[in-house]
Amino acid sequence: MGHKGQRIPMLALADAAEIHLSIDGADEVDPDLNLVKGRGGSLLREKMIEGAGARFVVIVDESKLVPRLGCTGAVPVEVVPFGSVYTLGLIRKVFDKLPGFHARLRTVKSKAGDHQEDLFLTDNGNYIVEMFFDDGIHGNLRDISDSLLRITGVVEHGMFLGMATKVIVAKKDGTVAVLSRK
Ligand SMILES: O=C(CO)[C@H](O)[C@H](O)COP(=O)(O)O
Repeated sequence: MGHKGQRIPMLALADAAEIHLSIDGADEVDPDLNLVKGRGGSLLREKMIEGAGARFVVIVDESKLVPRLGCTGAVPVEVVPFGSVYTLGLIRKVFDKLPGFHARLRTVKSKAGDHQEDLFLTDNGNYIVEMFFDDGIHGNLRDISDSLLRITGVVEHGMFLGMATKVIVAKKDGTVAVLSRK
């Protein structure tokens, strides 16, 4: 099977003997090329595929470059629906001394209308907790990642740490910069 006639084979992850290169966008890129991804809700599958590849190249415009992750919007965390409000409480505890932090379950406008909201469902049938930081995430990202992943109801989070090999940045002046991980 091809992709829109471009002769790009579509394979299941298990059928790809090797993934040489993954290419994707990102919501935020910090100076160490750590990323926030998943504001579209697909962070788990993206992290599985991009983590399986030998090289991961990110293409963004310069509005995505940030001094710290979490500066421009939500940092998503995928959680299982069972006990999700309890899991939300445990996620809040990870940041409970951080002023300006808040977290909530992502909702979308209900198809039923009447200004109702439904919980957003990921492509794996899970929910998304959105974490917001007044001034981005200060502190050790690896430690924060470990604390989140130790919570049993958490499936994965949208911080992609040390995964991007290169970031290609399209600038407003029409030039392109290529950033490499140090
Ligand atoms: O991480 C992502 C989805 O999980 C996207 O790559 C990210 O949202 C970038 O989207 P856009 O290029 O449309 O701003």
